[in-house]
Amino acid sequence: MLITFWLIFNHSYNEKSVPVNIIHFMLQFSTKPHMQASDQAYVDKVDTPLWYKILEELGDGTCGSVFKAFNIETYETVAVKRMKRKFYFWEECMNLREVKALRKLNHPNIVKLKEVVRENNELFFIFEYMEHNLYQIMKERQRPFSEGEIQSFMSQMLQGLSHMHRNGYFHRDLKPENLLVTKDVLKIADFGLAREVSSMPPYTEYVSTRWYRAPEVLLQSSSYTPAIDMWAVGAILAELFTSSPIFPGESEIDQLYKICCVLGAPDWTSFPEATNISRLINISYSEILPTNLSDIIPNASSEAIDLIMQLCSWDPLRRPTADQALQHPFFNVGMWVPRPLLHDPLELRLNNMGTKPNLELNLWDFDTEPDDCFLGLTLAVKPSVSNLGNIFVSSVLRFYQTGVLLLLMPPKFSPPLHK
Ligand SMILES: Nc1ncnc2c1ncn2[C@@H]1O[C@H](COP(=O)(O)OP(=O)(O)OP(=O)(O)O)[C@@H](O)[C@H]1O
Repeated sequence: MLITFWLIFNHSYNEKSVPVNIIHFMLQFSTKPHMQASDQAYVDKVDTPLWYKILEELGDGTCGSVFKAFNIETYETVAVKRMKRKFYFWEECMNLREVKALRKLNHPNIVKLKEVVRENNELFFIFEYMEHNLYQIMKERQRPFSEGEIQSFMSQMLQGLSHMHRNGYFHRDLKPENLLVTKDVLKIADFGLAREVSSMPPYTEYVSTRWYRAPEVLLQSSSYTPAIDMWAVGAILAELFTSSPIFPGESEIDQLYKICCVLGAPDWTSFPEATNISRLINISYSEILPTNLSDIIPNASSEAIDLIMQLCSWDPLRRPTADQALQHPFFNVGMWVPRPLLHDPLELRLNNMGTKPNLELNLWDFDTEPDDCFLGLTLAVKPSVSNLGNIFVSSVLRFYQTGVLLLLMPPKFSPPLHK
């Protein structure tokens, strides 16, 4: 069942690379719903050695580095994700959330995992290659997306998400970098934090990149739902119009504050658990009034504004599901002549360059499950405070300047380690 597989892994991208002998398994997505490492029936033998040539680094994330590569036999271009932690047993690999989720999820708007390879205790995922991610596209564009382009991206994202939720998974880390695009086709990627809906709470606090993190996660609710993905969809929809994040919090508490500045003070009865959270005790949101979203996003139709408002509801139960969102009148808007943006999008982009939040891992964020991709990481990944000072020039963010938030933070609460 094992085959010999060659990966030319050239760290410096020169021509003197030495082939590395790799053991690999071909995943069979369509035939059986559940593949077990011990179940040999799900593992295919391939007699011809395969060769991959690594071309360039595409991204360096928390869990792994991603490289563009091509199969020198078939000339197929692929993306190879090399995981940062070591994997000493094949069973560990098969239990990874990313593998478990992607094996089940076969959909045109979800990136395809082609193979999983383990060699010298290193783990490689071979994905179909996608040319861009949405963050790069927004950063490089000279003008905002048209409403038609945004409808297309949104519709594809929601179809992928609907498939995922129907199959019992939620993503938990939706953000523009995890939405990959080739020739107007959008696919959802990075299932490292994906979670089975049926899995039992309590879930860990650490979920998703801060700017796209739902309030119930920020408020440390112990049982959240696929609605956290719908919040992220709302934040991404707003960002597609402005090319600038709508809730660019500098810390968790600032994240809540920025959400309050747009949505107004929350109805705390939606989050009874929040009243018990020590770090909210000294914060008064009562004077924060909601902002008219059309003022922040003048180039969006009223239907788009309505959909953003619904998706970014404080109360998770009020957010539409992916299927419901697909039925929203936003997708029937024809030619929409937008009001001009208050600021030049190029200016917004320049002011936001390099301000993407790092993934924020705290010691107490580590899950109890051994398959968490970040188990092997240490405190070294704790991010520095991002340079968000400049961001306030944008039309989105000027609303945050009138702070009524009392940042009388108690000393940081340090819960015990899970492990
Ligand atoms: N299939 C692919 N094709 C092209 N580029 C990809 C592909 N998969 C990932 N990338 C690029 O690599 C980057 C990092 O990938 P990924 O998000 O899977 O890694 P990660 O370690 O889980 O990252 P994160 O820290 O965001 O969780 C992506 O933002 C994307 O730009």
